[in-house]
Amino acid sequence: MIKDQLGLALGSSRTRERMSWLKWTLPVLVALACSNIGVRVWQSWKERADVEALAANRVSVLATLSASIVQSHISSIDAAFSLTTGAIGSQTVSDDTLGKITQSLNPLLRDFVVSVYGNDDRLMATSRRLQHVDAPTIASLLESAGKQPSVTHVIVLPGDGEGVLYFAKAHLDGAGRHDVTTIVTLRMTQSLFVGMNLATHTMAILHVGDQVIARIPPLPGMPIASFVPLGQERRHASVLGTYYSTLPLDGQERLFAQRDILLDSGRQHWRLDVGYAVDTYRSAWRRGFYLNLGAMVIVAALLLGGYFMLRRERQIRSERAAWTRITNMILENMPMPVLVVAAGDGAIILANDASLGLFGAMASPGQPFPNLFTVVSAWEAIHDSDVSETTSMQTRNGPVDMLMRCREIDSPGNLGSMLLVTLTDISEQAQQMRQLQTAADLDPLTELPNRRYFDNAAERLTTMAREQPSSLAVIELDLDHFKRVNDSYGHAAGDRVLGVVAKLIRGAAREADVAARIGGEEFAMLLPDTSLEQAETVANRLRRSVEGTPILLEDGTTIVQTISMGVSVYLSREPGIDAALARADAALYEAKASGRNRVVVAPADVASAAD
Ligand SMILES: Nc1nc2c(ncn2[C@@H]2O[C@H](COP(=O)(O)OP(=O)(O)OP(=O)(O)O)[C@@H](O)[C@H]2O)c(=O)[nH]1
Repeated sequence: MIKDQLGLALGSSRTRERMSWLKWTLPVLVALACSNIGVRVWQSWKERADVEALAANRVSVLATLSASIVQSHISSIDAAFSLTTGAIGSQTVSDDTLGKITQSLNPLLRDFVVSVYGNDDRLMATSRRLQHVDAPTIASLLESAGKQPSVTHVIVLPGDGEGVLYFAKAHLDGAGRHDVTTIVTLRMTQSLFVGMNLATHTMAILHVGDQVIARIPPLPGMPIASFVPLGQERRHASVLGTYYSTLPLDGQERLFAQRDILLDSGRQHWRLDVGYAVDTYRSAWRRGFYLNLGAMVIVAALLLGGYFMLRRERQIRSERAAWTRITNMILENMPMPVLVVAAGDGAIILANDASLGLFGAMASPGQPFPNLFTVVSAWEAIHDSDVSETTSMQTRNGPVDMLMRCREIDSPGNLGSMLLVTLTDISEQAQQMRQLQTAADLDPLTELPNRRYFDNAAERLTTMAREQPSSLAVIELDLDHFKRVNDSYGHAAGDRVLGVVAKLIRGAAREADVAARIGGEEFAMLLPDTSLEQAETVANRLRRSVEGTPILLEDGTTIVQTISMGVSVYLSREPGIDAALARADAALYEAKASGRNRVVVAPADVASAAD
């Protein structure tokens, strides 16, 4: 029951709804995000393969184009040999003829010289007379050509930044004997690349065997005629004839495509490797991949965070639910009524079983708590602070004295200030207290209030007279010659006389008046809102009443008792009743002295009595 009330008050069902919504949607979100991540990783990987394949295709095409350019230059050299062979056959070899041959061939191949040497190694004709001729190389070539006349002999030598290429081919006369040798000199091997258009970061290496003939860019670390630095550790790329290799020269990985260049009518071949740095085409893909990866990591982190937060919240909720169950059980089993009340409008927020048992439906949530008080306004005095008050409350069995403890508590959400109210039924104790109070304040012989009660009442009435302001009269009464009654008829008879006179005094007092026995045979009266004259009248009426009431004793004797009285009035400037009592006492003394059975009014400044 308490649980339901709490749910109503705190809106926990709404929280539950939200939680169950999250419980189902979060796994769906996780599944969606995971599949998204998977697809994106797969896409990225596939993209990488596509990028590699595209690059391999491009380098392959570039290599083919480049090879065809180099091949066309080599064809010019082949053509130079065959034209020169023709001139030799027709015996028209001269400097002029050879000059024309070189001019007619490839103007792109700069410093292209054709020379013809005789059997005695003597220069017979040349397309251009050179100042410096590398005689040892020429000698070596002529020797090789003489030994193997059927092939073209090639020597590549380093130059000043550029290499020099020598081609030599022997010519056989009609009888098949070696008569002359043609030597073609290409003084700038780099000119074999003329016409190629390579992009930045692209490299081309032309080589024969493991010897560099020409290269782009013209790297100083890779001199002509040196060892080809292409690493042996090659990794095949996706397109046939392409491979990855890292040059030890710069440590950069490149994607190469290799093509064969044919010379000597296809009897020999050179190799052309064209490649470009993988970083140039991979960086864009890598950037995209890392961006994707970063986004995926963030999404995964968010989802993980959400998952752990949800798990933590679930844990907290179950712990809270366990505590709520325990608290509810304690509250429900508490024998004393406990309620939670809104401090603002006093509406009951929740009430335990003991409260409902005691007050019924009046204590149901939503009902006004002040209605449970016997005097509704009592709530006003206590609702806004932590208090512990005794008050009367209207239960199903009528008014009951309760000890009410109020304590302000933290309210969950925006429910405003709340009070925890615990009630203890103290009707029994209150009854006992009242009885004790009555016994302590009452004179057992006359059943009039005693001196203690008189003093308390005097304090209350003087305060009231001072604050309102109003007139408060005082009468002091004393039985005349009472000692004689005791002496003549005994103490019991004296007691009886005291009882009868007390009854007459009580009869003379109004409801608001206080009449008390303040000594042995002394009485006093306090008369609120009473002037001195009115009090004198009351006193005289009482005096006559006592005098006119014969008292029958146990032995059948009848006696007449008289009383003397002193009358005064309380002055508002006085702190208490003592001065007024002293004046009444003095007046009483005067009444006794002047013959008894009379009323004497104290000579007080009556006009100032109520000031
Ligand atoms: N029977 C009885 N006598 C009491 C009680 N209290 C006081 N007395 C008596 O009251 C008498 C008071 O006597 P006094 O003070 O001499 O006064 P009085 O005889 O009344 O004389 P005046 O007051 O001068 O008229 C004493 O004899 C007390 O014993 C009481 O409770 N019962």
